[in-house]
Amino acid sequence: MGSLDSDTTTTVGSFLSDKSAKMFVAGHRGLVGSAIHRKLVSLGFTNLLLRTHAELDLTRQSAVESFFAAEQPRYVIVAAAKVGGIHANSTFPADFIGVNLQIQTNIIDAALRCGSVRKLLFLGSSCIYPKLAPQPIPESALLSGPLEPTNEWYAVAKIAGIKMCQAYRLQHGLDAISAMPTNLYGPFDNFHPENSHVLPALIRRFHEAKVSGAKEVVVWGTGSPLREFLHVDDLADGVVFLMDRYSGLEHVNLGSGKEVSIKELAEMVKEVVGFRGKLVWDATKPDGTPRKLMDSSKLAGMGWEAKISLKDGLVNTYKWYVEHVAKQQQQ
Ligand SMILES: NC(=O)C1=CN([C@@H]2O[C@H](COP(=O)(O)OP(=O)(O)OC[C@H]3O[C@@H](n4cnc5c(N)ncnc54)[C@H](OP(=O)(O)O)[C@@H]3O)[C@@H](O)[C@H]2O)C=CC1
Ligand SMILES: C[C@H]1O[C@H](OP(=O)(O)OP(=O)(O)OC[C@H]2O[C@@H](n3cnc4c(=O)[nH]c(N)nc43)[C@H](O)[C@@H]2O)[C@@H](O)[C@@H](O)C1=O
Repeated sequence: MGSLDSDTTTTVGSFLSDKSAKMFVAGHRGLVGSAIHRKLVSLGFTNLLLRTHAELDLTRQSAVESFFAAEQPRYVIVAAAKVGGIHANSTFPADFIGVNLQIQTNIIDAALRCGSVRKLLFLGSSCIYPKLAPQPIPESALLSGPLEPTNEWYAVAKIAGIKMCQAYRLQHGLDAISAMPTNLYGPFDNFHPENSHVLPALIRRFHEAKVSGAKEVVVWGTGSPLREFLHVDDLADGVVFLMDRYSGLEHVNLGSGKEVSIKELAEMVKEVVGFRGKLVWDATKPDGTPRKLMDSSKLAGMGWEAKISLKDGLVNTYKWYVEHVAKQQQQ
């Protein structure tokens, strides 16, 4: 039986020199998967294995098994999942637990069975930690207290993913690692008015209010919760870093180390978008967990840190939204 400290180092340092190896990036059209795809292409990886949801439904076990058996990938990054903000998590609990358990279980198990996978990275989320975890939240806070009720279904699925990677490493020697990103944002985010996360939701709401000349914008909750945001290009950089540098049983936090209140975030988005009206708080909407700052010192100790400031990331994401989402909606 291994311990959480018993890191193996068999594959460390070989990923970045293996650029022609076949690599499956599951969910490559999403926020995270598309950023990882861009990063891998920019680094010169030449043999990326990509399937849209329509081409391969990852909830279908036999389809996933056949795909892995036929394609024999050497590396796997699991960025496909059912994802959404606080409202979507509370409204669709069955999807958030069921779809996520199916996708991750099918992929991790097929990765073992096909026999070709040298390394797999599973993406969890900071919501795996207890609602009232110590701040900043260390990796060791996992399973130390009750979860935040608005996303417990999703969190339980993600915790199962971490445990499955650990179990497959311990029993079968599969080099499966887990990264726990903080709240992410950037190009190719989901800008749905209700089901998205706060940052893309506010970009859209402020932009539409600016264009329509509205006097006010409604923001959910009290504005007091604190959140840590990481630009998805930083996340992709961190994922590649872990694929190359880390091989261990314990999951690794991946954050920016900087937090803002939702009120501060709303003021920043308002300024970046150029909306001149006022903010109105809808306190009937849930705040969710009060604070969620991760302790990313384990990753920092390996030599990685985030580079993109929230201000720069917001400017970049708003520009992308205007060019790719708002313009399409006008046509
Ligand atoms: N966004 C965030 O703030 C955070 C995200 N994460 C994690 O990062 C990972 C990626 O999230 P993110 O990029 O934001 O999510 P997105 O919703 O942007 O992307 C998810 C991708 O998975 C695909 N997918 C979903 N279901 C299936 C399926 N059954 N078969 C095949 N493909 C499927 C989606 O395709 P389609 O749209 O066609 O269904 C989409 O391309 C997740 O594990 C998430 O938990 C962690 C922390 C924060
Ligand atoms: C990444 C993470 O994301 C989720 O957890 P969350 O951090 O609570 O995410 P959120 O972005 O939806 O909200 C953050 C805060 O912002 C407030 N808020 C204001 N106005 C809007 C608004 O318009 N939309 C949304 N969504 N939130 C708003 C909202 O009330 C809350 O206080 C989970 O899916 C979880 O599973 C997970 O992994």
